Amino acid sequence: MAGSGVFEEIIEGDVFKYYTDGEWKKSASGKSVAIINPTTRTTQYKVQACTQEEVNKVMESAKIAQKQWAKTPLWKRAELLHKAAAILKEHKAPIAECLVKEIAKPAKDSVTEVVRSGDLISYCAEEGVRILGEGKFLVSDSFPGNERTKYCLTSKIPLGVVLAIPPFNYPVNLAVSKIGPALIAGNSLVLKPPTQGAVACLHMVQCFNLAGFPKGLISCITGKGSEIGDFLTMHPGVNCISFTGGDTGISISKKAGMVPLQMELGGKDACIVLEDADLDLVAANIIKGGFSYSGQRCTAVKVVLVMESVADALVEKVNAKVAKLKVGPPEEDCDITPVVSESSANFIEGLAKDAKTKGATFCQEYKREGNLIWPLLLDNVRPDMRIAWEEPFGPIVPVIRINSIEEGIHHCNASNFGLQGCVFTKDINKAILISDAMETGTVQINSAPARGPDHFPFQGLKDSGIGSQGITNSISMMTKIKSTVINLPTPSYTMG
Ligand SMILES: NC(=O)C1=CN([C@@H]2O[C@H](COP(=O)(O)OP(=O)(O)OC[C@H]3O[C@@H](n4cnc5c(N)ncnc54)[C@H](OP(=O)(O)O)[C@@H]3O)[C@@H](O)[C@H]2O)C=CC1
Ligand SMILES: O=C(O)[C@H](O)COP(=O)(O)O
Repeated sequence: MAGSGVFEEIIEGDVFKYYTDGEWKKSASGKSVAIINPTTRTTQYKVQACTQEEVNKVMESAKIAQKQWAKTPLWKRAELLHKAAAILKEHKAPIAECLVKEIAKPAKDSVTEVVRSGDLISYCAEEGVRILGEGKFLVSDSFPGNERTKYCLTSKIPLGVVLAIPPFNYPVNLAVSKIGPALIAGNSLVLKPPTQGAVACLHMVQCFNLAGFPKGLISCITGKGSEIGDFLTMHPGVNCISFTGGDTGISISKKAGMVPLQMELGGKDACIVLEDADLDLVAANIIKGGFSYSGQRCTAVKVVLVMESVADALVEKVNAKVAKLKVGPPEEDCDITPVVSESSANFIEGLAKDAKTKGATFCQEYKREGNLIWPLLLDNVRPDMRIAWEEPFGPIVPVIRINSIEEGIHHCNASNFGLQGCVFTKDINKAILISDAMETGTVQINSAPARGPDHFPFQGLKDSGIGSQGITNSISMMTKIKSTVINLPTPSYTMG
């Protein structure tokens, strides 16, 4: 159960503590932030509202701890990460329980998120040992005008203190996708979890604590992003920011100082369906891609662009599958569960109403109870409707009928987002041409968009992000190149 057993020390009374200097503490603010259960719409948990003073102290400790950590042998860092991964997986049940209660993630998917996160941490340890154990050796005579008098040795060094800010929808997985790479590369890490999902994150941090990482190396500061976010992201002690979330990321990138940024932001992933596509496969992928976790995935299918000649048949197949989706509470492992907050549900409803007014075809009756919105396929959506462009982050999938491939590509590229997209066709040559033409970080051929497996590169173009994630890319992003040049008095050439 959450907050019990090995997690007992992370809570006092009914408020979860924050983590700093290897200890669980209460904030001097004396204030807490409520976490609302999306299903019951009542307070489920409370976390500390940390102060600026406490942020300052965390940054100081992180800086000191990092200096020692950078001198810890790579194999030892990897060993500790493997240990944390094992502890996390061992305690998957209470952590998954938090995900169910805080973000209404279906029970089975919640367990999957925790297990996937443990695997991600272990993979970081293994990949780090491989890529950080290697450097480069360059010689000067390959550049015009130079003799072989300079030997250059390069290696990857840590950046310092990494600030990690994940979003609510994968709070554990998107936190460890930053923590794992940062730590294996020799950085310290300050985590600011999303408010909805904070308690799952605190449990995950306790797993790192139990693994025995040095004091101050990992900290977890809780509080509302709108209250402490700016102070954290503009803090002079931060040497790198890894953020996943919505438009907040755009404003952070404007305010942050001269530090490397990794930004994984929103998306409007298009699904282009050609006339020769296997429509059963497409329908299955629209269901999985558009409705899993009630559409609250950055990689969800957020607009279907289907050739008019096959549109009726596709819509019929998707509707048949929508009818089978189980709607209800996450505890019962329903397919469609309440969306994260009332304001999110209101936003989704606004998009549906706008589409209704402008003449979209509602394939199902619009239905909402509290934060629970029934799955909805909107046919005959046109570009003047908000749903054609905006990210609902809810269980609503718009269908736009197109008359040419070019029309589909044009709609996809006219978006200010460019995260992922997908194309369905049996003609691989056409698929490649379309993939090349789509202005998105990734294109999936004959499958719905997805971030995983977690070692794949993952990046967004335009407003969808800066830089690339995925384990290898994140490790590289959280390091700098350092060179040492050996200058010889006379040229020297290695003989066999
Ligand atoms: N491209 C990708 O990889 C992914 C993108 N997303 C995107 O995330 C969005 C949904 O997630 P959501 O959590 O609502 O996103 P938000 O942008 O609202 O929040 C993300 C994180 O930022 C924090 N935050 C809020 N304000 C500030 C601030 N001023 N400074 C620093 N941090 C702040 C939040 O904390 P708090 O909760 O306390 O407000 C939270 O931890 C969608 O747009 C989705 O597409 C989601 C997953 C993956
Ligand atoms: O926020 C998201 O949507 C996740 O990063 C998606 O991960 P997945 O596509 O591998 O489920």
